[in-house]
Amino acid sequence: MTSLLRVYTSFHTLPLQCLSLQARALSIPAYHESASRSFADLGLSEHAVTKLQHAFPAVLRPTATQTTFLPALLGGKDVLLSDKTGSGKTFALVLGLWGRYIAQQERGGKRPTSTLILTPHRDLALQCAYWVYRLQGLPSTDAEPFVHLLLRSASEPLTDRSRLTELRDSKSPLTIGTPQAVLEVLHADPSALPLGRFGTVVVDEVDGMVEIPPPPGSGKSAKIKFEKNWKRHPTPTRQVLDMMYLEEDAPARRPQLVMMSATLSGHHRQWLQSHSGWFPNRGKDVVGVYAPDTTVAVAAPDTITHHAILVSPSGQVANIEGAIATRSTDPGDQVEGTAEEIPSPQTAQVVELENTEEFQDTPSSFNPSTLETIALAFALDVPRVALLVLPASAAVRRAVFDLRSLGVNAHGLDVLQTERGGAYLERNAKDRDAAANADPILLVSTLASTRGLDLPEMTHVFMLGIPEDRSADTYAHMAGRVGRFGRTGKVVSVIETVPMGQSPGIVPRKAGKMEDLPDEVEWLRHIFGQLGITPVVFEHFD
Ligand SMILES: Nc1ncnc2c1ncn2[C@@H]1O[C@H](COP(=O)(O)OP(=O)(O)OP(=O)(O)O)[C@@H](O)[C@H]1O
Repeated sequence: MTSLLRVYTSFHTLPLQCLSLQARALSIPAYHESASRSFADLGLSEHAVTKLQHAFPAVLRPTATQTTFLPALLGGKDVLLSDKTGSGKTFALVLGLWGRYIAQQERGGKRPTSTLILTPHRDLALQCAYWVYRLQGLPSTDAEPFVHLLLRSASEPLTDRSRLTELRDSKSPLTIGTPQAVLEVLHADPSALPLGRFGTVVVDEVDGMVEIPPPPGSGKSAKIKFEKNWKRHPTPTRQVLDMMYLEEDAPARRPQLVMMSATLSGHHRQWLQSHSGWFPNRGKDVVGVYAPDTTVAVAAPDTITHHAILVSPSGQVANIEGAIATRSTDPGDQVEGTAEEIPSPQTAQVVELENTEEFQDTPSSFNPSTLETIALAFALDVPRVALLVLPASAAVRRAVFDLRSLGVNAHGLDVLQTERGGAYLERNAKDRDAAANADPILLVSTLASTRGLDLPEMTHVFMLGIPEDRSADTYAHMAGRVGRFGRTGKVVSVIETVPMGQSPGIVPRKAGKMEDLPDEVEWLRHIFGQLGITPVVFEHFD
């Protein structure tokens, strides 16, 4: 199955399209079945493979993506990587960079290549760091020399002299941070983060990080709007990449560039590769590792069941019409094997409980029936950990407060803090019994801070409403927080319906004109249709 994912240059797109058709016709889960090569075959040293097996006993063979991505990464090639959620892209990145470091150390002499990873949010940066800690088999504090985290924090601004000095003196081969944090440092003191230090730059979840022009055939107004925004509001990632690759004082030695995402459209890839200017030679030498059909396969592994619960204005709760009554597997059943001796991550900050007292006397913007429905579904169905994804504009802390008032052990997601998700980055055999007896936890977040996140203990994703951009890709990405690598999971959309005949809302269209929003239930059906999903009855509300 390796052939379904192709290493190719921009000249070889045709065979890939054929292969993509072939994959769909056969309904083959392309990402799981490469598996004839070992990690050692892909360039990891014997020592690195031994450490990998100790830290991640369940990671036995590379996925198809990893089979093509790892040699390209280790060979210093520029890479554009797009494969479905949970195909092991980010893990391969961390493994490859760490493996390269080990190999360079084993060879001795030369200073190891430094890498800068830009992640969309700090929780993903912490997840990458945590994987390194496990690979190294050391507590996080001892591993500090390998990873330098560049994250903003209210208590200790990045621009504090001590933090800038620490960064300037850092010998860590891996710097992971958000583009905002990197930019803040570069503006405050460019000497603290000399860009020439880096031999590799990685942008994870790149389609959410770099704005691109509208596709050919888009209307004139879309183009004008884009151009205005492009000039006025360059995204932090674009600014960093321009400094790194395009500006006059960009480093003389061009760093390897790796960009990856689960949801990279053809147009996005084309623009990044050939028009962004960040790749030399109009991207002709870029190694493209693309899955045959990202969207359709992403959300539909048969280990996940999809549910939609409708909450009426009068507070009545029902399953979406047409949901089938298949009995789903118990999400608590599957346990991924991991090493017994891996130490827990040590969090860098003192755990603070969210202070939500201030909401005591203020009315909530959340519909109480909806939150009660989520609280009930959570109480009845979640064994340990669930995620609630709210619309971007929703107040996470308020939702936490309201859910706690309903008796839910809710916390705003923040994996820097043990009690707010940090403990769930790992699945430590030693802690498993304790976790099984602990009060189940509901981590509350928005889409922006859950992209790419992988919490192995998590079995349920609750989504309040449909994705704001109404896209199947976004739904698939959120759903992909569970059901990874054969684990089971449930995705439960909770939709507030509107009274018959009433529009669910209006949005401004052109000057003075308003446009009815289509019904959210209809949209969800549409998304299910696009992804090939048949919703299943959420049995507690049958
Ligand atoms: N070869 C492998 N075998 C078994 N498990 C693996 C393998 N590679 C990665 N994993 C596990 O799969 C999970 C998902 O990996 P990862 O987050 O890298 O996927 P991803 O493709 O980056 O997903 P997303 O697009 O959602 O960010 C992780 O828990 C990781 O430990």
